[in-house]
Amino acid sequence: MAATASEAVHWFGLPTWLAALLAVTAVLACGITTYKKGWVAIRNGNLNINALMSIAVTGALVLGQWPEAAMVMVLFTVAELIEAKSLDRARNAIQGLMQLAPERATVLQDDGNWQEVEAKSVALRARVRIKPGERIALDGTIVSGRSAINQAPITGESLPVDKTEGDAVFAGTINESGSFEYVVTAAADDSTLARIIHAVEEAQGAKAPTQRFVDQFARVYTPVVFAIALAVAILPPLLMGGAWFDWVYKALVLLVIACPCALVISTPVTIVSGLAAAARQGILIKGGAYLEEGRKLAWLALDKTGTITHGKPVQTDFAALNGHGEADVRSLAASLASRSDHPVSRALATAAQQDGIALQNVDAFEALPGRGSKGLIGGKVYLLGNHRLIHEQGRCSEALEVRLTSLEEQGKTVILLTDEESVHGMFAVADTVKDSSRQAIAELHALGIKTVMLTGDNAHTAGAIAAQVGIDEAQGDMLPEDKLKAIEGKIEQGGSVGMVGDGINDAPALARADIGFAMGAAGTGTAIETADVALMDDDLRKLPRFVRLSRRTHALLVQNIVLALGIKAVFLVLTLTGLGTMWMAVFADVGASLLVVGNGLRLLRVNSSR
Ligand SMILES: Nc1ncnc2c1ncn2[C@@H]1O[C@H](COP(=O)(O)OP(=O)(O)OP(=O)(O)O)[C@@H](O)[C@H]1O
Ligand SMILES: [Zn+2]
Repeated sequence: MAATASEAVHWFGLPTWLAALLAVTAVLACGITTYKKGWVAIRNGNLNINALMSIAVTGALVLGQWPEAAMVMVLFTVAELIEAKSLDRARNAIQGLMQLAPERATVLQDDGNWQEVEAKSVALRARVRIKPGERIALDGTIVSGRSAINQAPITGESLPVDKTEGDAVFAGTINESGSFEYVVTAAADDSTLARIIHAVEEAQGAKAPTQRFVDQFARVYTPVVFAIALAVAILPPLLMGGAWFDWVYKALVLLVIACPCALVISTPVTIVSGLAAAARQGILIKGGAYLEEGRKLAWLALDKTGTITHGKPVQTDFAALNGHGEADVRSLAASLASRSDHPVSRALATAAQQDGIALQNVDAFEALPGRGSKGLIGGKVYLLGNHRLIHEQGRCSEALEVRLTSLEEQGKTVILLTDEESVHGMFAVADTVKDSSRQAIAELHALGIKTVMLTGDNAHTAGAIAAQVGIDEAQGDMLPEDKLKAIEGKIEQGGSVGMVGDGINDAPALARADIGFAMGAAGTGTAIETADVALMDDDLRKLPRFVRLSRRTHALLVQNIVLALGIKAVFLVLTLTGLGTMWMAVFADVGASLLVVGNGLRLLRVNSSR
């Protein structure tokens, strides 16, 4: 207000003292914090934006450029406000998710009544009832009823998922049609949704490489421009007899131009928007660095079981060998298998259960990673495991090898039961490929990213599954350390390498890769914490989406940097040729800031599924 008035007074030729008074009022009214910050910066020998502006405005006042001084300070303050607001807006895009979880839940009380209470006060193991159309307030496991649930707030996938007893439900998701009851498994502030938000907020706080570069650049650039401005103010009048007023004024305009506002704000706004946009699509990126890295991916390594396939194999073939009885072999194998969580073992155990096969007691059970398992049954040692295990035990034969190969070439996984004398039988299980995997691989290839499958399963099966989904390369028979070596090999070839996995046996490889992706993170809390990028469900199409988002983010970053520096360059030329005024310079600065901020926020509107 006072600044505009000062301008008007000047315009109408009213007394200068009035313009001066109004200008000083305006400068003090909005510029006091800028002056404070500027003073602290100068005292620390550090020329930041605030210091530049303080000097420029003071200079203008000293030169008697009252209205200009006032306008510069006012517009600068407005620009700062806009920047703070826009960054908040990008940050809040993720906070909005939290409001998706209702604040109240209908909980079963000790007296057998249902009562609506604060979600925050609900204890673990409490029983909650959900009506059709209601939003779920807390994480839990369904104990009765069934329904279709829209999990878009967590996974970014709005197609409803059918859930029934034993299935996990997440706070913030929407119950569509049925009603059910569930027991609470996490407190309100520890829900999957809360953890996602927390992770995104942490990621937003960490600086991405471009941001660090911009900060460094600004640190060098600002003093350099200051030195130039000083030279412009002093040298021409001293050496060439120029008018002091003109040159000092030019120098002040230069200082305003030097203000790297737009440049400094453009990067965080863009990155923060990108992170929020990803989170809304069920892709949790643990830092701007990974968002920037994604576009460089040259190779993507994928684990087979549970990543490319559904991870729920079923038993397809069985044969007793070496004269052992079928019923005996199945009972022994199922007894070992039912002790393990490995998908292959589970397939055997399930088939045995369906056929009503009795289990026997197993002692000294032991998992043999990458091989199978072992235990004592009736005082005898039995081993249940893959070809590698049988080979290492020296119990393989050529005839057996032929049978194994023929099953494996159909994409089946074979495990064998053996004791210390002979192989008792063989079992084949088959897993199915996810439709989304095939599509995801095709999209990745279209983006120029090569794919390799790394699996603990044998090479024939690996090859067969890889062919089904169109993966470029398949490597089988891998132990965890082999997966790690394979990743290192790809890294040596140059280019960025990503790894997608689910299991513990992938952890070293995931950690070594430039970007470690975890799948189905909604179900396993640790994946959210440990992965570089957590995909909230197990749809591999999130991978090409992530890459596209990363490329868009990068394009916007470059656009913004060029824009911010370009506008400055234009005004630099204008000033040096005597056409630029302080007015223009500060408008250019505010304008450029608005442009880059608007450009960065565009990411929030991106739907990169296309
Ligand atoms: N507990 C087990 N029960 C049965 N078979 C097993 C067990 N552990 C390992 N195997 C056998 O060893 C192979 C390698 O196991 P590993 O756990 O390393 O890989 P995976 O989980 O099958 O595959 P991926 O590496 O694709 O996730 C399996 O394919 C299976 O044949
Ligand atoms: Zn063999």
